[in-house]
Amino acid sequence: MVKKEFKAESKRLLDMMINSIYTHKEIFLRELISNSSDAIDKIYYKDLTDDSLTFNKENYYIKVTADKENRVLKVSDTGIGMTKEELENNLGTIAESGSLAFKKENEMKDGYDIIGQFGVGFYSAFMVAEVVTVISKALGSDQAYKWESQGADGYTIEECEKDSVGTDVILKIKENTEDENYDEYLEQYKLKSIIKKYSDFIRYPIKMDITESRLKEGTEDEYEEFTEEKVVNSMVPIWRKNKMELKTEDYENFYAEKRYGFDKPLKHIHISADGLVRYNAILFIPENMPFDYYTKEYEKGLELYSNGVLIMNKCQDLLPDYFSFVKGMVDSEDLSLNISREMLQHDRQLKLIAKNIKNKIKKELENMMKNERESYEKFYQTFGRQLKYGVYDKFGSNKDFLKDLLMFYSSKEKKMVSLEEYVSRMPEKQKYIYYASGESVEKIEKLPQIEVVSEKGYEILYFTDDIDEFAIKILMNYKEKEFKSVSSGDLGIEPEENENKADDKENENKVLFEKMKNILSNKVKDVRVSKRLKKHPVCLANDGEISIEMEKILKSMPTDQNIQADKILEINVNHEVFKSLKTAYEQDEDKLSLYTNLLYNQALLIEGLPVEDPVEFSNNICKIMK
Ligand SMILES: Nc1ncnc2c1ncn2[C@@H]1O[C@H](COP(=O)(O)OP(=O)(O)OP(=O)(O)O)[C@@H](O)[C@H]1O
Repeated sequence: MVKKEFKAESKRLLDMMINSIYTHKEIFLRELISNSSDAIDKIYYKDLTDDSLTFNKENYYIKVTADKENRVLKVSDTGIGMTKEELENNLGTIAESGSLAFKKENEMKDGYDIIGQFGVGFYSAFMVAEVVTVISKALGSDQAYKWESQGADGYTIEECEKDSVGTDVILKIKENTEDENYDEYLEQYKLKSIIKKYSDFIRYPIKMDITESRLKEGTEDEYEEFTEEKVVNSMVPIWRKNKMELKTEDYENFYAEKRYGFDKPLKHIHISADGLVRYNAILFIPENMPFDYYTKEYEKGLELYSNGVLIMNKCQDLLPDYFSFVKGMVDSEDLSLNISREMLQHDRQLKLIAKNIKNKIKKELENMMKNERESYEKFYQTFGRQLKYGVYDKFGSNKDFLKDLLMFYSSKEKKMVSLEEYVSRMPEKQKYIYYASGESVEKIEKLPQIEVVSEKGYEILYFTDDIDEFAIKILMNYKEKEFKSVSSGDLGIEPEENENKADDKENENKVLFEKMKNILSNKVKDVRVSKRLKKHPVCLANDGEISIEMEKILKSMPTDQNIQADKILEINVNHEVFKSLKTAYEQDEDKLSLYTNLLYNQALLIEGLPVEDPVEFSNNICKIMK
């Protein structure tokens, strides 16, 4: 028998293939099974155009058999088979795809299911096998042929016996090495799991002889092993099924089977797009936060299938960061794959799919907010932070897309409300969307700063998340209404007639306030008469972009750049304490200094800021108690 050599360039290619194209050796099985599925598809296609054939689905399958003892793994199919010429052309020349040629010859429309296109997948078998033997009998031929190769060396072809039409690909599995455990490619559980992972949705049954143990009949504790031929793939992917026939339970089972999470999904989204881009997708919004969600380890992404074959476990490009909690899969026939099918070429289609998916998720969330409020609130409690982060991230470039999904706790409704809801019930006189920041709803409710806005009857949004105020600063306004902190210097509230005396009081006490400002040196930008305080003697307000709450957050970060809010000490001139302050100013400078410091530290404490010198503060309290 004459040994034929692979063509020169093929030799190099084969070497490259075996050593570098694929990152996971286990994909050889995906490639062989895909070839078998293509071979059956070809018969199916011929049957559509040739009346002499009848395609009976029962007769078409793929079988994977492992013989541990002899280290042989066999992938057999009842597909179209190969003639001697085809064996030579398709397996003797790397990068020659019989499947691509078949598609062209038969003018098969784009989108038909055949998987192969590059003419390289078959050679991935050499990653795990020392010898690859292919026994094939082509449809309409009486003679079978055996092709055999040990890799870069070349291959032989000879006549052989085979009863039925189809192909057996027989791999002599390599011996284990220090780095690689090849034995596992002969283990039932491993083979089954590789098939499930990559080829679960191949349309034809993939059979295996499965050995299990069972209780021996007539005994209570004796077990026996038995072997049964079983179909190990699911075949029809749920995403190709008609939505009308599927129940919530089916989606929940799929979610659990795919191990997207251990919880139940809060919501599923089933997309069958058939427009500019063709794809099917099943997406899930999990009920619970994945345990590693806010860690570096968490990887966003969707599973990506091409024609039912898994290409990528986590395709990150399909999800924006602000929807990184979404789980699920996408299957499309229109992707440009690279040769290893592990990566995509820079793909316009993929970008279109990603855009489409992003819009669908948003729409679903909006619907949920409107029609299933309880579910949305649950979702928002878990993942709302991510949406707010999305508003803030990338210099606010996604803020308009996300703003309608935001919710905050309302002082009036005592529950979460959307910005749309807030604005729609704003009284005509109200100019701003008011908010108050603090650690918790309870703490905010006690803030003296909220008094005047509340008394005016205006609703206040409570910001209890670190990110809230940062996000809102980027958003700037909603429906042309600006956001305003209840701590900001100018609240934009018209004073009542009898309150119009603040300016007079300011002038009256100008020298006192100037003195207090000097006592506090650089700690405050100004001391003023408060227009907002009712019951409390003092509070801090701020001027400028950085609020006191933001200062606190920035201070707690490792990259603290000592960014400070411009603080203003506001004094309630109608409070009893103010009288004492005035008397001290007139009679005793030391006392004025003592009172000023005490009031300033009180204001800090109310804001949740630490007093600057606790020892001095407690000494000062002792002084007034004496
Ligand atoms: N089981 C099989 N039955 C019939 N023909 C086969 C079988 N396996 C491989 N072939 C033929 O060999 C060719 C080369 O296979 P190979 O897996 O290398 O490439 P491909 O499937 O065409 O493309 P890709 O690299 O994208 O998988 C196929 O196009 C097909 O014509």
